[in-house]
Amino acid sequence: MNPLFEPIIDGILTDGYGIADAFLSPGETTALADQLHRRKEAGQFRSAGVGNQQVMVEKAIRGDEIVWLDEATAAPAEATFLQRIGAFVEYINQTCYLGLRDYEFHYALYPPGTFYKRHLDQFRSDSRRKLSVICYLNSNWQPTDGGQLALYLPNPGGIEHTVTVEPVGGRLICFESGRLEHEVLPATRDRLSLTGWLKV
Ligand SMILES: O=C(O)CCC(=O)C(=O)O
Ligand SMILES: [Fe+2]
Repeated sequence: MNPLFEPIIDGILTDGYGIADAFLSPGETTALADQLHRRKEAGQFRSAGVGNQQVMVEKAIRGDEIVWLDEATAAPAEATFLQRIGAFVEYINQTCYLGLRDYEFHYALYPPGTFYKRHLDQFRSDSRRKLSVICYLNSNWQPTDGGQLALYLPNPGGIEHTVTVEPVGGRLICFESGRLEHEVLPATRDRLSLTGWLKV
């Protein structure tokens, strides 16, 4: 049993989502946030798109800016992060037989007032996304800063249950991409994260 990964999988199976509050150490979180800011200053961020090819920029749906991580050009902090995700994928495959074969991650920066309206991560033509993973890079996040992730838990035959998660630095959240609708609420300060998908 892996003490870091097992509770995440357990959460997905029992509650529909799994959380690890210390997926990244404070030092790793800061290093990744610094790297995000470096990439921002280097002009690498682009407005995120919506839809299959992510070609349409629609600020009424989502207002974040993103940069995709590339293993080949990853800074040391990014390589460490991707290695841990690789180990997580391996562990999931050994324990849940999901047959994951690939993963993709991007930084996301939500400037103050921006949001991502309620959505599902699995596009009709991209059913390869099995699990959504978000890792937050915010230091000293307060509930009054906003920016919660709202999860809409389906309840067949009953009333939908909403859970909100604070985007606290070092925290990872994971859920089934094709199953759980969710929403990013507006924040009063920059909201930083690494978001990705584990794919078959
Ligand atoms: O940052 C979050 O909490 C969620 C981001 C999200 O839903 C997405 O990028 O698809
Ligand atoms: Fe999403």
